[in-house]
Amino acid sequence: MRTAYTSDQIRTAERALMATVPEGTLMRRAATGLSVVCAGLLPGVYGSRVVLLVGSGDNGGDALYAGARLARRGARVEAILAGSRTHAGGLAALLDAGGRTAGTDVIERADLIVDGLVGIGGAGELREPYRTLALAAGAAPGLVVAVDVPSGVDASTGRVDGEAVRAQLTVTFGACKNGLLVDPGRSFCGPVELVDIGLGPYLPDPDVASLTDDDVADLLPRPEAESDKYRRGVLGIVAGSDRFTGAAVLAVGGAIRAGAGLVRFASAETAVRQVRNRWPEAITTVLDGPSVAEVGRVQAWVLGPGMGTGEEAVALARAVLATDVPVLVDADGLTILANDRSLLRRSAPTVLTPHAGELSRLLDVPRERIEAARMEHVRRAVAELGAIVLLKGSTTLIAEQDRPVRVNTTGTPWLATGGTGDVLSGIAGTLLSGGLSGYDAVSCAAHLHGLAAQAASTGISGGHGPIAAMDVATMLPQVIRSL
Ligand SMILES: NC(=O)C1=CN([C@@H]2O[C@H](COP(=O)(O)OP(=O)(O)OC[C@H]3O[C@@H](n4cnc5c(N)ncnc54)[C@H](O)[C@@H]3O)[C@@H](O)[C@H]2O)[C@@H](O)CC1
Ligand SMILES: Nc1ncnc2c1ncn2[C@@H]1O[C@H](COP(=O)(O)OP(=O)(O)O)[C@@H](O)[C@H]1O
Ligand SMILES: [K+]
Repeated sequence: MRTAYTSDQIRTAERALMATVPEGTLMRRAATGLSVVCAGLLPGVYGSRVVLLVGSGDNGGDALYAGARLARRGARVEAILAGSRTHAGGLAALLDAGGRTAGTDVIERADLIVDGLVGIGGAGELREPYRTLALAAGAAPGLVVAVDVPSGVDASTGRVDGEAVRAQLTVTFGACKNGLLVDPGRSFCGPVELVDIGLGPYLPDPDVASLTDDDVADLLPRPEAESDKYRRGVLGIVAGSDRFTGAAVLAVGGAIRAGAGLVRFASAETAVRQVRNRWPEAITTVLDGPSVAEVGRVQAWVLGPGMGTGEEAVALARAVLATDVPVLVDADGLTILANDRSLLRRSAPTVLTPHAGELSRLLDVPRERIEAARMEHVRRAVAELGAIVLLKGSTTLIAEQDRPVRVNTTGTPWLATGGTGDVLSGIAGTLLSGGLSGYDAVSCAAHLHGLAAQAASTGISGGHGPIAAMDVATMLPQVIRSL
């Protein structure tokens, strides 16, 4: 499990650690680690041009001490002092090591730009002159390394108001910060290198976590010698309609390829015919009214993809939600819930898998605000809707009351294509029917879905290329085998 923390959590841990070591120790550790990473990025340290963007806080101090170490190894280090104050010890060390201060024109000629404008102390939009320096660093040809956090990214949430430094690498200290994992912040970081400063024993329970391949392998339900299809878990899927059949075929495909014991599919006749043609493994029922009693026993339901939002669909959704097993609601099912939140009052767990547009309707908040502040809104959704929520998109977040928000780290932007969400709902349904909690089921499903998409997108050449939603389902067995 990888973990991440808010700025406040990091500060509290730092204070506790600081009380046990001589003053200046942590910054020395941070700056040493930073300078080693920077040196590794340069073809040779001696003679290379390094520019430090130095803000008024300790983040600037880190940059200055690291710059001093590079200067001692022969780099030509120039510091742009952007703050109203400057870390005195750091500046003295730099000057002592042969570095100097300079004007903004040096950014253009730098081999390496070190962003020490703001770290976890940053709040709100970058003010001038930081904003202009952030833009200049992005436009310059040199490599940009962010110190602790790219300046302009909110370390606790990943929020970016206005401009932020676009780094090719972020060197973070002590522990990962939430904002390095969650978009839009994550997209400013490049790869993240963690420098150990001894914070580990002082860290609290994480605010954010992400599953690794090993975590998912441990959680996945697998058949045993005594297993049979019923004991492994039967998934019911209510999806598709006379008008929409593709979503149903994809959801059933995701479920079967993820290893369902049995899928019972129920829908209008046209959708049933399509599913039967494509997936003879599923047991199908043509529904002639808003009841799922005749479908048979299931351990969990997937409700919604392509089912429509008309009166009949609403009545059917009501029937599924009235059952006492976990229900995962996606797509049209979410629109139905947004129109009648009372449907969420049920005894068994409910799992919602909206994208930002669907969550916007559920919470009545504009989509852009959700995309700019995903953490805040996924938590709000859990609190207001009383469900487990997976928020899809460039960063997929999974939240449940009183648990760390999980960030999915697999996937590819090529997933942004029609139908991949339907496949995800099927995978998650299978894991839910196999006995995982809603939180684990959707976390593992997102992880597998992303790995399958990466595998489908990479193909023979190692580059990345387009995928169709069904390709994701097709790759699942190989991905599960490889875990
Ligand atoms: N506390 C510790 O023990 C350690 C801290 N370290 C470093 O210290 C950093 C935190 O230092 P600070 O607490 O001094 O905070 P920062 O250096 O991150 O930022 C604080 C300064 O930036 C200004 N500022 C905040 N938001 C701004 C904005 N939007 N536009 C312009 N200026 C803005 C503030 O007025 C303040 O002067 C960490 O990110 C890390 O780099 C490391 O040296 C490791 C040890
Ligand atoms: N930019 C992106 N990067 C990575 N994954 C993405 C991106 N955009 C969308 N996705 C993923 O693609 C899937 C799309 O699902 P969804 O929006 O429900 O589409 P559909 O309704 O067509 O199935 C989700 O798993 C989502 O997380
Ligand atoms: K920074």
